[in-house]
Amino acid sequence: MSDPVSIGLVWLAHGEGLPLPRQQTPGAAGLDLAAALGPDEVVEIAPGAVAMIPTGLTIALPEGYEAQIRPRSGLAAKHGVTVLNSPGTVDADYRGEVKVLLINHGPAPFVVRRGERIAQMVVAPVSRVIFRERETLDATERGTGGHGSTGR
Ligand SMILES: O=c1ccn([C@H]2C[C@H](O)[C@@H](COP(=O)(O)OP(=O)(O)OP(=O)(O)O)O2)c(=O)[nH]1
Ligand SMILES: [Mg+2]
Repeated sequence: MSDPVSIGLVWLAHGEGLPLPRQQTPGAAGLDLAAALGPDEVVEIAPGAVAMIPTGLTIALPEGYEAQIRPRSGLAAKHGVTVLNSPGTVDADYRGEVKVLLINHGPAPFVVRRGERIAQMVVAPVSRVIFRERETLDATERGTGGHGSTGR
């Protein structure tokens, strides 16, 4: 297995005491993120509503990496709760708090309390990109076909 990507992390005060995010099994891609709400704080997300949930985490990704904030399938399957902007993008130069934007597509209010694992983070390499304008593009078999052009 390749060497782990080492990421600096500083807890904000309201995150202290929460478990360090980690890949729970040797093959896991995601690191679960827990809600850094106050000990007695309850966030109720009504059906159709959105809530920005703090994680108490600030991180410094190495240059050339991003972190994606993705839904947990269990929350989606059981409660219809997912990440609105999935996959959220945490830039390598971002030093603010990592936050999770949840939306409740389910029929019942969804309650979040401190420590609940609400999403997962996947760290991935990023390509540096420069667009070069030109007169024409090289020809391909597909050409301009898309949006279902290979069906039927
Ligand atoms: O789910 C998310 C998505 C983003 N961010 C943070 C990290 C990211 O680096 C920053 C900006 O995110 P993004 O580029 O998606 O938002 P924007 O609306 O384009 O804001 P900005 O103009 O600050 O880039 O917000 C989160 O904490 N959680
Ligand atoms: Mg942006």
